[in-house]
Amino acid sequence: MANASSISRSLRRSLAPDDLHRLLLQRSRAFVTAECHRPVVLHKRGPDILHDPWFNRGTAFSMTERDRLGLRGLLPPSVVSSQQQIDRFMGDLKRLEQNARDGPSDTYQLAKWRILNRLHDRNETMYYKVLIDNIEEYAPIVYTPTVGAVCQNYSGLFRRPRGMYFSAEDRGEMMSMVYNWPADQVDMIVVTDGSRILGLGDLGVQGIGIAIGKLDLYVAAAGINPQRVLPVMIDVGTNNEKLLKDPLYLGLQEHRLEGEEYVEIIDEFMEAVFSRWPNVIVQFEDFQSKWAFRLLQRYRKTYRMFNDDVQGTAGVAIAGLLGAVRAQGRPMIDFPKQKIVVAGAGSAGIGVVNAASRTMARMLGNNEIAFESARSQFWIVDAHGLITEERVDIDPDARPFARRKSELTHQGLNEGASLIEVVKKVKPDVILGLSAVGGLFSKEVLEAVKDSSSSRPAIFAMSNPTKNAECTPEEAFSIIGEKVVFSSGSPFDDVDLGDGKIGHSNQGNNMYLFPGIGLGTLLSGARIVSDGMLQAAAERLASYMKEEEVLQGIIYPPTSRIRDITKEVAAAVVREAVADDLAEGYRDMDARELARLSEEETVDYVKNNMWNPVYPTVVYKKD
Ligand SMILES: NC(=O)C1=CN([C@@H]2O[C@H](COP(=O)(O)OP(=O)(O)OC[C@H]3O[C@@H](n4cnc5c(N)ncnc54)[C@H](O)[C@@H]3O)[C@@H](O)[C@H]2O)C=CC1
Ligand SMILES: CC(=O)C(=O)O
Ligand SMILES: [Mg+2]
Repeated sequence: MANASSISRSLRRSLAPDDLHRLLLQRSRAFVTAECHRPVVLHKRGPDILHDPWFNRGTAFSMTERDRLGLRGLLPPSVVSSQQQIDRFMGDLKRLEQNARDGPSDTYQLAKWRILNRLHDRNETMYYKVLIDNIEEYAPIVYTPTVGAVCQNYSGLFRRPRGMYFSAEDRGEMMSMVYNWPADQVDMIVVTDGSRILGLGDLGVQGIGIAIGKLDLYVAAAGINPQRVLPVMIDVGTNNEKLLKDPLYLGLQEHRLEGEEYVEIIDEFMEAVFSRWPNVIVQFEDFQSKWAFRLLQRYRKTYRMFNDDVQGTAGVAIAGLLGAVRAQGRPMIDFPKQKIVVAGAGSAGIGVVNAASRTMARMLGNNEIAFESARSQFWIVDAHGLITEERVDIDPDARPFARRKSELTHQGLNEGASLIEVVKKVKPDVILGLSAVGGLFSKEVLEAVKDSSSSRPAIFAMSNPTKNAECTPEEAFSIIGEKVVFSSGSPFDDVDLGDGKIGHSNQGNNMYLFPGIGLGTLLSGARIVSDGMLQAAAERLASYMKEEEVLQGIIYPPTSRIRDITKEVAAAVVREAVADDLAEGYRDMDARELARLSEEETVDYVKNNMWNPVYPTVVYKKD
C-alpha cells in the first residue's frame, strides 16, 4: 500500500470505506506490477552475482542473461525454471528424509559433505583449515568414497556453482568464456568430461564433483592457493540413460559427442585455458579409457598436463608394489621377479602395467631383453578373461601385454581364462584390482592366493569407491592370513587380528602423488610433465616408508601425513625437472638458482611456497 498517500484527502473523504479499500488495493497492485517490470540495476557481473544471495538465481538465469551478465560458462549448461529449482530442492530433502528413516546409510556422510560445502561457500580459509587439521576424518568426505555419492546426487545437491562448465553448445566461445573466471592467475585445473567417475560410470555433468574434490586435496595437501585452482567440467552429453530421462538433470540431455567433434571441443578448451593462463597445469581426471590415453598422447608433449588415472595411479601402484617387495624382507631390486596378476585393463590398469613394467625393465638394464622379461611378469585379466595374443579386436593399449601363445601352453592357460584359473596357475606374488567390480576377489580367488610363491602375498583392491573394492581387508586377512599385505583405493579400518596383532589396511590411492606432481611441476616451471618427473615422484613415495613400517605391512603413509609426503614428492619432481633440463623456474627462482639448491634446500623451497590457511591482512582500495 505504499502508494496510498497518492490518493488525495478530498477523494478519501468522498468515498465509502469499502470503495476506498478497493481503490487502495487496485492502486497497490498496479504499483507492485510496475515495480516487477522495472529492471534491477546491478553494479556487478559474473561470479559476484552468483555469490550474492540477493540477486543470484543460479541455474534459472536464461542464456541471454548469462551473456549480458558475464555468466556464460560459470553455470551448468541447462537453464531451469524456478519451479524446477524448487522440485529439485524438495526431491533432495525428501530423499534425505527417506534415507534417515531407513537407517544410517550414506546420509550421514552426505550430510557432513553438505555442511562442509556450505562452509566452503562462506569462508574458504576456514574451510581449508578444518580440512587440513582433520584430513584423516574429512578426506573420505570431500574425496573418495563420499565424493562418489556427491557426484551421483549432484543435480539434487547443487546449490551454488563452483568451477567452470564448458559444453558442446559453447563451441567457438571458449576463448572469451575463460575471461568470465575472476582470477587472473590459475595454477591448477582439474578437468573431467564425467564419462567414468571413480568406478561409478558415466555421470555426465555431475562429475564436476570429482574435479572439486581433487582440487580440495591440491589445496589441503599441496598448499596450492585456493584462489588459483579451477575445477572444470566439459559437458559433451552423457550416455547414462537414467540421467538422459531425469527432468532435474543439470547437464546437456543428449548422447555424448564422439570422434573428431569431441576432440575439437577438448582442443578448443586447451587452447583457451593456456591462452589466458600460459603457466597453468591441467590434470585430466576420470575420462573413459579410450579418451584418457588418446588425449594424453595428444597433449603431453605440448602442454603442461598429465592424466591422473593413467599416470598418478601408476606411480602410486609402483610405490606400493616396491613396498610389498620390501615387506617380504627383500630389496627393491628384486621387483622384476614378482609375478603380478592385474584385474582390469582400463586407463588405470594399463597405466599401471605400462609404468611398472618400465620400472622393472630399468632395473634389468633397460634393453630389449629387459623389456621382454619385464612384460612376462604381468597377466592382465579384463571382463573377457585373460588377455592373450589370440584376443579378437584387442585394445591397442593392452596389446603389448597380451600373453604370448607360446607361454600359454606352458602355463596351461587359454585366451579368456578366468581370474581364478589364472591365479591358480600363476601363483602370483600380487593380485591388483582396477576393475571397478566390487567383490571380484572372491573367497575362491583369495583361497587360491594362499598358494602364492611369495612369503607375503599382496592384495591391491584399488577400485573406488568403497563398494567397488575388489575385496575388504577383513576378507583378505581372514582368508589368506596375517602375512598378507593389503591395500585399497578407498579407506578401510585396520583389522584386529587378535593377540594384540593388527592387519594394516593401506590406502593405495593416487592422492599420494597427484598433489606433489602438480606442485613440483608448478615450482620447477617445467614446460611438460615428463616420465622422469613421474618416476621420481613414485620413487620418493616408495622410499618415504621406513624399513620397520614396511616390515609391518605398512606400505603407504597415513592420510594425516599427506602434506608432508606431498612436499617431499614435489621436491623430487622439482629436482628431476632440473636434472632433465625441463625446469624454467618459478617467480624469482630461475632455473639456474633451482639447480644450485641442495636436496634439503629444495624441500625448504617447496615448503615455503605452500599456501597456509591463515587470514591475511586486508586493505581496501577504490577502483
Ligand atoms: N586407487 C586409485 O588411486 C585409483 C583407482 N581407480 C579405480 O580403478 C577402477 C577402474 O578405472 P578405469 O581403468 O579407468 O576404468 P575402466 O572402466 O576403463 O576399466 C575397467 C576395466 O575392468 C575390466 N573388468 C570389468 N569387469 C571385470 C571382471 N569381472 N574381471 C576383470 N576385469 C574386469 C574391464 O574390462 C576394463 O578393462 C575404478 O573403480 C577407479 O575408481 C582409478 C584410478 C586410481
Ligand atoms: C582415485 C581415482 O582417481 C579414481 O578412482 O578414479
Ligand atoms: Mg580418477
